[in-house]
Amino acid sequence: MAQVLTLCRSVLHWNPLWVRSMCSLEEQARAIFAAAVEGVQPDSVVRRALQRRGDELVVAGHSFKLHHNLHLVGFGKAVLGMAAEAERIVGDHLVQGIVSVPHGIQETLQRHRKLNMLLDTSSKIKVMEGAKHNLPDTDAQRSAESIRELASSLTDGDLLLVLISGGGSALLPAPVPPITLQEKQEVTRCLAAAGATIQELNTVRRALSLLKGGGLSRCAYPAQVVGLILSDIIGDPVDLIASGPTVWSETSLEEVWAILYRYNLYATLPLSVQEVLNQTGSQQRSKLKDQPQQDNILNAVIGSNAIALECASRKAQELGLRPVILSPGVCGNVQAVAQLYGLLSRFACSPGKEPPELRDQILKLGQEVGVGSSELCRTMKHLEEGRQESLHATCLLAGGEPTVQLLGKGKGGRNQELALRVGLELSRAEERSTTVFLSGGTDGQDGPTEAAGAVSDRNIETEAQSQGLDIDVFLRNNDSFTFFSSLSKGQKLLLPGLTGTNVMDVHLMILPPPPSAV
Ligand SMILES: Nc1ncnc2c1ncn2[C@@H]1O[C@H](COP(=O)(O)OP(=O)(O)OP(=O)(O)O)[C@@H](O)[C@H]1O
Ligand SMILES: O=C(O)[C@H](O)CO
Repeated sequence: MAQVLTLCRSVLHWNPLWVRSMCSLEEQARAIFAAAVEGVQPDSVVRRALQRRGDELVVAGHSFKLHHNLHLVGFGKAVLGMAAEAERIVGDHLVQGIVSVPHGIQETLQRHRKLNMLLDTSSKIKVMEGAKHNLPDTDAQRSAESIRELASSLTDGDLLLVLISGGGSALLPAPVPPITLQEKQEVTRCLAAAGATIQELNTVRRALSLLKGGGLSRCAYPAQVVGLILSDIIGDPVDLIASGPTVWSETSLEEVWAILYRYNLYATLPLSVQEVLNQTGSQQRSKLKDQPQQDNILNAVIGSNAIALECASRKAQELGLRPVILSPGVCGNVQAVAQLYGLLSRFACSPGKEPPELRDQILKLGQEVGVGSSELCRTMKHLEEGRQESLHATCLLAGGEPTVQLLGKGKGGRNQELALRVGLELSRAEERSTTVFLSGGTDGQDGPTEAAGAVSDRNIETEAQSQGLDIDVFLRNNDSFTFFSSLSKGQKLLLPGLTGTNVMDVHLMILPPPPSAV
């Protein structure tokens, strides 16, 4: 596969049409996914965000004077690579740094030979590992305490660079006393198990933490704070990504209580949590209101799903496809998302005019999965134009984070389940399309599996049947990884390994023109 792609790349310069005929649609889909991930690698996003002009650092159009006054902290799954690149750019002015990163990440990155994501042996940045299984633990609490001490020691004229990525909430636990780590962990665990969204979860986390909800930048005051954020939440809400430690947010206690009521946690809430919410919380908030809030803070989203989709789009164009970005905000049930992609493929593959009811069905389903009518109308227009094209296939790109309702006990992930469901939609459609679909997690890990996702097309059902695999049985048991591992010896699995970044999932569908147009 790698050899085929290298060959494709080497001939790309002089004959894209020839390349298209040499690379299968599946190979193109895999290459486009790889480009999406490459575009949001921690080092490349930091390189794009930090410009160095002599002793000046420019971030998002703002300029900061460097005079050996730079301090760095970070927390999240991707911040080790971000820190390594930041140190390469501004290391000569760096005084000290601490990053809180997942347990075992250094060893894993070493094993995967991702050396550019590791710090130099002479680094001024201390790496602290913790939060096993993405849960806050005493190691992560120690890291949070060290980060708090560093931030609190800063003075006017200092500059604090804060690197933030997904997983940051668990890596920066600092419960407001008298809440203990165990109590806070339990509240978070119960909320997550009851199906609370990440927005709800982090709204509660912010109210129970000394550092979240702008707490870290308050500790650093009066130093200048610059937050560089790699987003893993739909819509890139800076106050919620890693629970917004650099984003002043006035927590609404009513909202927090409403969430706790909604998930029936009110009755079992530890006394300490009630105390913080009832008294300490409001006292703290009125005290903090007196402090200058935002003048010394700059937050910039430097990597996101939308950026990954743009990189994918450029790659698709390079490969001679017609890219169209549907949306970076696909959410909702994976079943509805699969139906939407099935309908969009039907739309693209209808020779001549599409069936009259199809547009309405697409618009209705779009609402269920977070895709607006204007995004869908724009996409359908593009697909309609694609129907007249005889040479170029269309590449539809989308991203986000759909959900799976876990009813079975199998092994799988939302990307593999989505790929399987879309394959089934294509298999069972009347139109005999040659559409290829791919879904992958940009972090390289889909649920608790070794795969990032999978690729599918309309042949999946007949192939499965010929190999004695019943797709419906696997789906009922949420067993998509076992299915794809068994199907054709795992050839349809997407196995990039740990990527070191995370901007949610990327979906892509390559739609060749309908037969009548060719
Ligand atoms: N057997 C399964 N089949 C389908 N989906 C599953 C299965 N087991 C877990 N999942 C889904 O996998 C997701 C958790 O996986 P993962 O660790 O990749 O989450 P994530 O949201 O990407 O985490 P992060 O944002 O920290 O990277 C959940 O949405 C869960 O419903
Ligand atoms: O750390 C977190 O809170 C999640 O990854 C969302 O950003």
